[in-house]
Amino acid sequence: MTDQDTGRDDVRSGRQPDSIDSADPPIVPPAKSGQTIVQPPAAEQTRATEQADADVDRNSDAEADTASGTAPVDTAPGSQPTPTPPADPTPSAEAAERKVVQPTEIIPADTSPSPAGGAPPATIAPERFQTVGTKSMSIFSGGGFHPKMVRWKRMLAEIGELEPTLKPESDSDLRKRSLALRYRAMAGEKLGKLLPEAYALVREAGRRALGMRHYDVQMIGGISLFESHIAEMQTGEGKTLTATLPLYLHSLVGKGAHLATVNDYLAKRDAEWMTPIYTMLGVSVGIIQTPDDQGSRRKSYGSAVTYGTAKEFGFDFLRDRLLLRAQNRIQTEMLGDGGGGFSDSGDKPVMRGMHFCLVDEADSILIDEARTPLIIGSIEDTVRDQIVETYRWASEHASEYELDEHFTIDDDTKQYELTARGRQKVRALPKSNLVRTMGLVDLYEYTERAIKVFREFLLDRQYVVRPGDKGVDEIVIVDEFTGRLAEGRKWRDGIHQAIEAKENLEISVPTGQAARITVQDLFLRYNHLAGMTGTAATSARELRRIYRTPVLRVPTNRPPQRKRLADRVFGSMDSKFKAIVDEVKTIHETGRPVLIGTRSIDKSEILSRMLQAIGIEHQVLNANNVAMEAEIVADAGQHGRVTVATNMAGRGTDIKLSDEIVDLGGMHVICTELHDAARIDRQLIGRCGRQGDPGSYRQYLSLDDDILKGGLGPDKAEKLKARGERLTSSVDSYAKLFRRAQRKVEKKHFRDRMVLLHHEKERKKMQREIGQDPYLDTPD
Ligand SMILES: Nc1ncnc2c1ncn2[C@@H]1O[C@H](COP(=O)(O)OP(=O)(O)OP(=O)(O)O)[C@@H](O)[C@H]1O
Repeated sequence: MTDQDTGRDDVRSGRQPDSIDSADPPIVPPAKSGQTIVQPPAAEQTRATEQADADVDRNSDAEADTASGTAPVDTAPGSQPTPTPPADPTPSAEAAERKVVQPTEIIPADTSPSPAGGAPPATIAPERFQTVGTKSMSIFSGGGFHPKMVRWKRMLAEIGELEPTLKPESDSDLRKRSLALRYRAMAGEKLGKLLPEAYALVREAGRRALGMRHYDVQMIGGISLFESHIAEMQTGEGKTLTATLPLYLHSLVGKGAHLATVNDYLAKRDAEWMTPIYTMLGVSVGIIQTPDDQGSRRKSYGSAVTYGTAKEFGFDFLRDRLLLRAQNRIQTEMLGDGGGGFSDSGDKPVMRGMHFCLVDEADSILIDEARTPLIIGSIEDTVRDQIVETYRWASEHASEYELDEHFTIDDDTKQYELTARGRQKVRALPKSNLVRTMGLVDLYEYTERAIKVFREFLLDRQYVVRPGDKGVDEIVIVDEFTGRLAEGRKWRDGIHQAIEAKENLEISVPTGQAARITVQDLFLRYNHLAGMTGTAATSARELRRIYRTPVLRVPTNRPPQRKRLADRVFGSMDSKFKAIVDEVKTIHETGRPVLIGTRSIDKSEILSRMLQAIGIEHQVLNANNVAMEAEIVADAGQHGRVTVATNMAGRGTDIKLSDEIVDLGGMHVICTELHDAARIDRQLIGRCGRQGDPGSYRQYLSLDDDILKGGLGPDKAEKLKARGERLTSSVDSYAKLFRRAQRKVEKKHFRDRMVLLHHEKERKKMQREIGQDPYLDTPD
C-alpha cells in the first residue's frame, strides 16, 4: 500500500481535525516580557463546552453559507474580512464531500527543462487536484471539470507561453519587467491579471538563480495560494519554492507579504534559500528573528517580503497596538486597515499593516497553536520587583507620618495627601536602589496609600489573614455589610497590595496582561490569507470553518513510491522495542538508512541503549537545538545511518538520498507510537519517500501506549495494559483500536479549540459593546 492510500483512508473515515498534545500554556514572548502566563479562559467549563459543541453543530449547518460568502466573518475591528473563497458551483458538491477522495493519478514527472523556444506543455491532468474537507470534492468528479481548475489550467498555459519570451532576456530585463509589474500593481491593476506574467518571472528567476524551475504542480499550488487556499503538498514536494510565487505577487502592491512559519530557524533558512530569486526580481527580503530589536524588526517589515514566525508576527502586532494606544492613535487605527501612514517622529509601529500572509505548516500554526493565545504581560520582572519593594518600603514608614504635619485627609473624598513637609520626609527617608529609581511622584502615591491603609484598614475588621490555596497566607476581605468573608475579592488601586505589605505577606502584583490575541484573530486580520502544509486534509473542515480557506490537495510531482508496511501491535513497550530493534538490525544490514521516531525523550534514550547493546551505531536527536537537529536529520539518509529522533525532527528538514540509497530502496521510517494527532505521525513518515524517492515505513504499537489512555479512558487503557502484560505474541489485529483512540483524542482537542474560540468571541463582543479594545483591555 502506498502513502496515497493511507491519506485516502483518513478521508474516508471522516476523521476529525487534528491537534497535538494536551492544553499548552499560552505563549508569551521571551524577549520583551518574561511576564505572564495566563491560562486560556475557562476551557474546563462544561457549560462552555456544551455551548461550543452547539456552535460546532451550528457551524456545520452554516457551512453552506460560508462557502457562498454569506456567513458573517468574525474579524477584529479595522481588519478586512478574509476574502471568502468563491462559491463552488459544482452541483454535486454536497454529495462529493462525502465521497472517497480518489488516489492521485500518476503521471510522468515534470522535470524536463523547458524546451528552447517553446513553452513546456501544461501536463496537469485536471483530476489530479482535489479540494478536500466538508465541501470536499474532486476537481474532476462526476465527469465534470471543476471550473476553478479549468481557469487555473488556463493560467498555467499562459504562464508557459511567456517562458520562451523570458528565457533569452537578460537578468536586468527580468528586473525591469518586475519593476513594471510593480508600477502596474501600485497603479491599481488587479493582481489576478498580473499573475501569469508575475509567476512566469518567478519561475524564470528560480531557474536562473537556484537551478530550480517551478514544476507545474507547484505553479498550480502557487495559484491556489494566491486565491486564499490551503495547499496540501506532500512533504518534500517543495513548499519553500512554491511560496515564492504568491509572496512575490502580493508584494507588488507595496503593502508587504508575510511568510509565517513555525520557528526562527526555518524562517531564516527559507528566506535565505529563496533570496536569490527575490533579488533577481528586485524584491527586498526581511527576516524577523526572536531576539531582534524594534529597529531591525521595522526594517524587516519594511521589506517587500518578510519571513518570520507566526508568534513574532502576533507579538509585533500586539506591541504595535500597545504603542498606538500609548500615543492615542488606536482610534484612527481601528478605523483604518491597521497600518501605514505613520509620520510622527519617535517610537513607531514596526509593522506596516497586515496585507497578505502565507502560513507554512498551516495545520500546525492555524490549528495546533490556536489553543494558546499570545499574551504580552505589561509588567516586566524588574519592574515587578521594584513595585514590590516600594510597597514594602512605604509600609515600613507609614506609621511615622503625622496627620496635618505630614499629610491631610479630604473630608469629602477621604483622599490622603502629603503636605510639603510630608513630601520632604519621603525624599529624606533611606531607600534601596530599586526604590530610588522609582519616580518621586510614584513614591508620594505609594506613601499616601500606605498611610491610608495603616490608619483605616484593620486586621480582623476589614480583613483577615488566612492560609491560601497555594500554601501562603493571603488577605481575605470581610464584607462590610454581611460580615462574611468575601472570598476571592480584592481591593483595587493598590490597596490590596499595600495591606499585604503591611501584614508582611507575599505581594500579589497583578500580572498586568497588557495585550493578547488568539492565532485565529491574528490571521483573520490579514486581508489575504493562504497556507501550505503536508497534512491538511484531515483538518480541512476546521480550516475552512475558522479561516474560510478551502484546502486543495496538490498531487506529487513524481509518483510516490513510499510503501506502508503493516502495523505491528505488541503487549508491552518492552516487547515492542525488542521487535523494533530486530527490524532496525535487519534493515541496517542492507545498508538502508533507518529513522526511528519516538514520542518522548526518555523513550528515545531507552531505544538508544537497546541499539547500543547490540552494537548498532546511531545518532540520537532529542536536543533543543533546532539548527543542529536539522543537520542531523539532513544526514539521516546516508548509507547505514540509524537515527533515533523525537517528533521535532519530523518538520521542515530535507533528507537527500544518494543514488546508491535509492537503489537500495530508500529510507525506512519506524514510528514507535501514535501521536495525539495523525498529522504528526505523517510528518515523520514524510521524511522518507520525498520527491518520488523510494522508501518505506511501519507503525509500531503496544497496549501500554499513552494514546489508549487519552482516547479510551484510563479504565479501558488499564485493562488493555493488563491484557498486554499476559501476551506472549503480537496482536496486530488491535491496530484499529489505536486509530480509533487517536481520533477520539483529536476530537477532544478540536472541542477545546472550539471552546477557546467561543470564549474569545463572546469576550470580544462584550468588550466592543462597552467600547473596549479586545486586544488591549484584556481581563487578568
Ligand atoms: N522545482 C524544483 N526543482 C528542483 N528541485 C526542487 C524543486 N522543488 C523542490 N525541489 C527540491 O525538493 C526538496 C524539498 O523541498 P522543500 O524542503 O521545500 O520541501 P517541503 O515541501 O517544504 O518539505 P517538508 O514538508 O518536509 O518541509 C528540496 O531539496 C528542493 O531543492
